[in-house]
Amino acid sequence: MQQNLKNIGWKRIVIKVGSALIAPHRDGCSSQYLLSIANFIVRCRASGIQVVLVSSGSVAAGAHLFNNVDNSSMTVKKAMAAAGQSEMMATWDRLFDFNTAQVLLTHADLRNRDRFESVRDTLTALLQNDILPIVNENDTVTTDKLKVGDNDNLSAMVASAAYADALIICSDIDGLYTANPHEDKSATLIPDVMRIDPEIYAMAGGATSDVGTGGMKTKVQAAEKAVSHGINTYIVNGFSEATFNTLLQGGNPGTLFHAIETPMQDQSHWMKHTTKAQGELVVEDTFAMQKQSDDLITPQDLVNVIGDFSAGEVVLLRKENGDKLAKVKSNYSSCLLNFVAEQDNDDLSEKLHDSAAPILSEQYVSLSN
Ligand SMILES: Nc1ncnc2c1ncn2[C@@H]1O[C@H](COP(=O)(O)OP(=O)(O)O)[C@@H](O)[C@H]1O
Ligand SMILES: N[C@@H](CCC(=O)OP(=O)(O)O)C(=O)O
Repeated sequence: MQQNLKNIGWKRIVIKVGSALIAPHRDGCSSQYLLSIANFIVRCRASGIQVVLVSSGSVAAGAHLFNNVDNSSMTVKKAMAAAGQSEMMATWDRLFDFNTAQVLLTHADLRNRDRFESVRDTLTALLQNDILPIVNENDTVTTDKLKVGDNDNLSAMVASAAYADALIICSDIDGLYTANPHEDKSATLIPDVMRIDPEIYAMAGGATSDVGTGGMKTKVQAAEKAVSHGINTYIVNGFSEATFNTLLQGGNPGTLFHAIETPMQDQSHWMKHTTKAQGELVVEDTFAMQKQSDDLITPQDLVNVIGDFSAGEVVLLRKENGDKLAKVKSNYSSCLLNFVAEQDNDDLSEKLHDSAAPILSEQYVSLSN
């Protein structure tokens, strides 16, 4: 049956496929579950819907090549990822008769605005030329400081970079349940989530399989990122062909997190949901942010500087009592700001203002209500 998929209202979608679907037995890649996903992608593209694929599975795919090794070692995992990535790409390639492109990213590529926009441009150019981008984290080169860490959050960052209309997270389970059904047999599926609040997070546990990373918790985090960019987000069971038939008919086969009605502006969204604060600027509990002023804070406001960061990096502005005020780009390094915070000199404020840029750039996103 041929449907007009344009009726679904999607122009561009991101599909994220979990490791359990690619290398279910940690014994190399299997196309067993990928066929129906590939068929879905083919049908979307044939209807004029642009698709970006975020594929996990490099570690799980490469694992069988390593014997008698410590599977928990990060170095071994990075080597598995390097070996498994080419097998994973080759497996997807066999399922398509159009071109694919490998896009490997780390968080460092996304938390810098110029690089984020460069990723956006590359994805757009690939899609305009009918090439299917296949994105994964570049596990082989990441460190704790550089990585996103899970492909759920990565797929949401990619979906916002791509200005997608929908994010479809294909997992090994039907969607978000009231509790992990592997641990609580009375758990029930939640079909619709209109608002992601602490109650939703409390239901979402970690991964319980050998191959998954993050479990439902990182999927809810991803959904929160995506819906605030105006992207409807589905968590669906990728093992079942019926899932994709339902999606093609405009239905919801799992859990649908509904996009918020008034999405955040793109730059503020990026600052809140894609950047990571590289340090903290601490101000007194009585501090009130002058949002309309050129100087969000003055040297006298600064009580403490935490962490090492360079000029131009994003930091968290917070009160001594822990209340978060804003995520904001610092015009100065932590080294210089530590010096500023230690000074007991009112003149410094004026000097800094007259001779250089304010401490914080005008690029910020408020975190206070
Ligand atoms: N509330 C919940 N509802 C559904 N699954 C949950 C829940 N809490 C934890 N999980 C776990 O999350 C797993 C899916 O995440 P994960 O293993 O990371 O898969 P993937 O490889 O698809 O990312 C489920 O198999 C289940 O064990
Ligand atoms: N980047 C890793 C996947 C990380 C990840 O989030 O895995 P999963 O929970 O299966 O989506 C890999 O390719 O093995």
